[in-house]
Amino acid sequence: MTWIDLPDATPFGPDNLPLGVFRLGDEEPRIGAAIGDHLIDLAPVASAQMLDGSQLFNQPTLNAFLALGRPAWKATREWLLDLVRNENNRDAVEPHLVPRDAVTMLLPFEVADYVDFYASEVHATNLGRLFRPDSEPLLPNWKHLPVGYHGRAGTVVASGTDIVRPSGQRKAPTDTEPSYGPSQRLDIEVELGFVVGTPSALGTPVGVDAFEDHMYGVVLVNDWSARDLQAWEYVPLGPFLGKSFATSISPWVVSLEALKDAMVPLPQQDPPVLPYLRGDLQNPDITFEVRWNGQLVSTPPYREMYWSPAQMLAHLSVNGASVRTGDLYASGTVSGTAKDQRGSFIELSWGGREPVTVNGEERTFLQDGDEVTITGWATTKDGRRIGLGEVTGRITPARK
Ligand SMILES: O=C(O)/C=C/C(=O)CC(=O)CC(=O)O
Ligand SMILES: [Ca+2]
Ligand SMILES: [Mg+2]
Repeated sequence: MTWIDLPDATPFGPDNLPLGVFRLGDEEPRIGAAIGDHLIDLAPVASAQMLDGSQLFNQPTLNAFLALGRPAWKATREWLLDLVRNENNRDAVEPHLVPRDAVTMLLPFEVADYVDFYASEVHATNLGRLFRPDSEPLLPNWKHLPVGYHGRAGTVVASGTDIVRPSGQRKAPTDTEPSYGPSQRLDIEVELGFVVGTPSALGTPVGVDAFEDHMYGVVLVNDWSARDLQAWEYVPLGPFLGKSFATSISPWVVSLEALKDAMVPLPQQDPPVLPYLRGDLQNPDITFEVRWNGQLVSTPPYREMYWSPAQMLAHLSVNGASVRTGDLYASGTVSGTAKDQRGSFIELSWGGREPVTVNGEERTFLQDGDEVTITGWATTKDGRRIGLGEVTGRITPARK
């Protein structure tokens, strides 16, 4: 339902309208809304219509917009929907439709804090088996709270940024001493990232029911992970340098509003969770596709995730920790039960013991020059697709 020509099967139909930050030539970066193969350059369209806050779109990040809160997000979405649906807006909008292949997409928001959860039961069980083969795969806390750790906000990078192979300390169980050098077990993690808009006050938890007041929307995340560094360093405080060197996110932030017809009930939680984690719990019904050097290797399903995004936010603030505009928290690796639904290569290759065939070559972990692209889309109850676009990155050799 739009006067704009759309290619078949575009991720960015007229009811999606995700926001991102683009650079056109040597012009200042500013905010656009994706539609089909184009984006709408929002600042000039808003100025011409004398919308309050048109300066908001003349910004190198979405942060000021994210800080406005849900009533303003909703009003902006109504305005955008009208721009693309109502033919009367053609003259105002058409001159500001920019082909997406003519722009560079930048990091969409300045990342405040970054948290990485661990919300897939299948992934947590698989990693437990691989990292701790002699113990129960799920630790005793796992079904009582969404396990997470604080990551490194400053190394969240835009899709398309090259990933330099990290170096660090490794010590395989068979080694007698640790050594320093380039990671030999460089991996991906397919995740969904949640972008906080409205901040909360220090000392005041954000309850499960207040999720929609704070949460703006989602991005695709690839949480690059050096498994050899991680396995040696993580005890007892958790991942550190094995994951802090880079985390890639997709350029288009899809609003919660656009996903509302794609929410499904959370799978049953057993044992029952503590009262502060209870509520009307839902997951977006998102499917990812993972391409390794162009070849499809996995299709992780989000709907089976054990912990809901509202529970993650409630848990991370239950001690009174405040959230800020631009906070990003990732779901944790999304893995389904089928082998071709695993969201990391350590799982797909079962610790490197069962290589995956990629374009006819046997592969376990990432080699220099490899490129990984994750795409994703939500499916609505009436079968429409709301695309999340893609996040991509290529491995370059370790620094000498
Ligand atoms: O179980 C472990 O020790 C390690 C788990 C992970 O590496 C996963 C992680 O970082 C969180 C996630 O993405 O699910
Ligand atoms: Ca992760
Ligand atoms: Mg990372």
